[in-house]
Amino acid sequence: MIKLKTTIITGFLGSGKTTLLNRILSEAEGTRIAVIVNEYGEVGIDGQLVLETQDDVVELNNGCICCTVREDLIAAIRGLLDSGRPIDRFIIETSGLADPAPVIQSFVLDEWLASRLELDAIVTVVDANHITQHLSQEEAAEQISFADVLLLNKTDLADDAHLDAIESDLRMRNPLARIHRTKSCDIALRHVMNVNAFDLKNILTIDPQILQEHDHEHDQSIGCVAIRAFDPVDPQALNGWLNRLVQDIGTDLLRMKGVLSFADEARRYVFHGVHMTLEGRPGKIWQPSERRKSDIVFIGRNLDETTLRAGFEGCLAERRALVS
Ligand SMILES: Nc1nc2c(ncn2[C@@H]2O[C@H](COP(=O)(O)OP(=O)(O)OP(=O)(O)O)[C@@H](O)[C@H]2O)c(=O)[nH]1
Repeated sequence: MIKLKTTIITGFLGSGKTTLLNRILSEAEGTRIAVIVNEYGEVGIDGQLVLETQDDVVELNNGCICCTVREDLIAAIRGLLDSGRPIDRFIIETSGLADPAPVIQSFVLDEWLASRLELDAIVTVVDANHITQHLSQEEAAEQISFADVLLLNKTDLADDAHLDAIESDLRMRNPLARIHRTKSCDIALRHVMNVNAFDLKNILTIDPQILQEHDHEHDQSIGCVAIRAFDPVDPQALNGWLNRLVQDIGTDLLRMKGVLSFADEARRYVFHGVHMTLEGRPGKIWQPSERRKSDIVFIGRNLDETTLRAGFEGCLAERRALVS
């Protein structure tokens, strides 16, 4: 049986994994790619941000792919293969807090999986602007150690001297990976697809225990708050609130993202926050058959859910109208 190649895209929160995935999907014409997106948080935002060109996108939102959803991952792959739709290869985007080791383990130890899929490469996206902060998290360091390909991304946000310093550090942490510098993950497909770079021998050199089951622990102070609303959001109120939030708790706020419904707007509004950086743009058009909704997710340390919910509620257009 021919095994389908699988690329694992990993990298810390907000480094550019979905940006890379969308680039691959838009450029890999003629290749039927099944995508599995794992997100840390119960509201699937990444699934909404993946390009619509794909038929087969499965979201795993119940936890981190390295812990609770490992069985779900295998079930998702089974489901896709059993669907009867033609599939040429797989791409798995892990959550930004995933340790890739247990996922690699599944590919080696699960007989059914190993007989059908083979790992092509682990591609790790590194945020040049924030990697120094991220490296205090064990997961970020592991993601770099296990990479076959490292994309040193967001080169527009760091100067050459800083990029050189980061690259030397990456090289020390992972002497074997190929390193490419990118802006918005602008990389030729041949560097990230069909590179045949995964080699268990290398992985065992990095972590001789990798094939043994071991509990994986996350930093318990990092949590996730996901909020959904069906009332439209007031853009000005949202803008003010997000900017205040970044000022107040920016250092603890690792990531925020949202797909929002603004009153009287034909398109969704997509926004991303990575630490103190905020960015927004129009997204896909709302279809008449769709129920408009807004999803927003915060990932960070010691988040206060009640305050975040109250803050977001204050940005809903109708509630503001009632209050004022
Ligand atoms: N300035 C700059 N921004 C970038 C670059 N690459 C990606 N971004 C932005 O960084 C933010 C996060 O990008 P994503 O692709 O969603 O990152 P991610 O790793 O999928 O995020 P999570 O899945 O939440 O961990 C978005 O606002 C992107 O537009 C880059 O090279 N330069």
